[in-house]
Amino acid sequence: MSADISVITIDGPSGSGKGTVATLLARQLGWNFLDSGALYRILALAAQKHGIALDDEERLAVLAARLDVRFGAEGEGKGAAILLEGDDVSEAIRNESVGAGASRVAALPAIRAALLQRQKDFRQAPGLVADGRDMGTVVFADARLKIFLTASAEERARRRFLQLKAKGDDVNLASLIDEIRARDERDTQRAVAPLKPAGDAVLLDSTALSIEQVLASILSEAASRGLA
Ligand SMILES: Nc1ncnc2c1ncn2[C@@H]1O[C@H](COP(=O)(O)OP(=O)(O)O)[C@@H](O)[C@H]1O
Ligand SMILES: Nc1ccn([C@H]2C[C@H](O)[C@@H](COP(=O)(O)OP(=O)(O)O)O2)c(=O)n1
Repeated sequence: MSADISVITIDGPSGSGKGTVATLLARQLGWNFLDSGALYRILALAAQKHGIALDDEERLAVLAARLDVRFGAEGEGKGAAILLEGDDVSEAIRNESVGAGASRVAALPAIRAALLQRQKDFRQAPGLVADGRDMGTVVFADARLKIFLTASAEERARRRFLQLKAKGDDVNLASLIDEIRARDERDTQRAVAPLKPAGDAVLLDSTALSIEQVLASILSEAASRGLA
């Protein structure tokens, strides 16, 4: 039964390092990985492609239910390729405007409902590491270990700035801070599955920690629960 398969959830705001540490943790444990934010990002991109407005809940829900998305195998030193209707959108979904669109569609209850089972299906042996906003509160509320990863808004924007600049994007630190704050506000204030720590989550502030320190701290929590 899938409920017997252990899950570790990592929730938190944009730029706190969830995706990076969840990928490393899954690799280290040999477990599966769910990047739930990618699903909302892909939906925002698909809506753009099909000319659907980001507040048209009815049409977006149909699109979400039929979304043709596949996660390929991890490449050498790269994350898994993400295919939307057969096209590789791994890079295209990572810009800030798609992130903002994802945050808008994610606020719509019908969209969250349409994507729920797709996320639960990632729970496969030997285990799952899932990152997002509501992994520990809603989707995998029975997870064995729940981490809520934060960092100051300035540090998160600085990390995003460096990440996007390295990719060759034309970015501005001041506007990234504004965008991160706007996304925090929308993600924490929405009515359905808002970003918040689960009651039994371990809170981890990564502002002054390296990726290695964050990973070590999560591995030690996992070990104390017999998961690593
Ligand atoms: N503890 C950390 N210290 C410094 N940079 C970090 C840390 N954690 C993540 N990063 C970097 O910050 C950027 C955003 O991390 P990411 O994992 O995409 O965050 P999230 O998934 O929470 O939005 C990446 O370039 C990543 O390498
Ligand atoms: N489980 C999730 C994951 C993401 N979302 C929404 C809210 C987020 O602002 C967007 C994009 O999420 P994503 O994790 O890809 O964004 P960051 O990498 O943290 O910037 O999707 C969500 O509502 N629930």
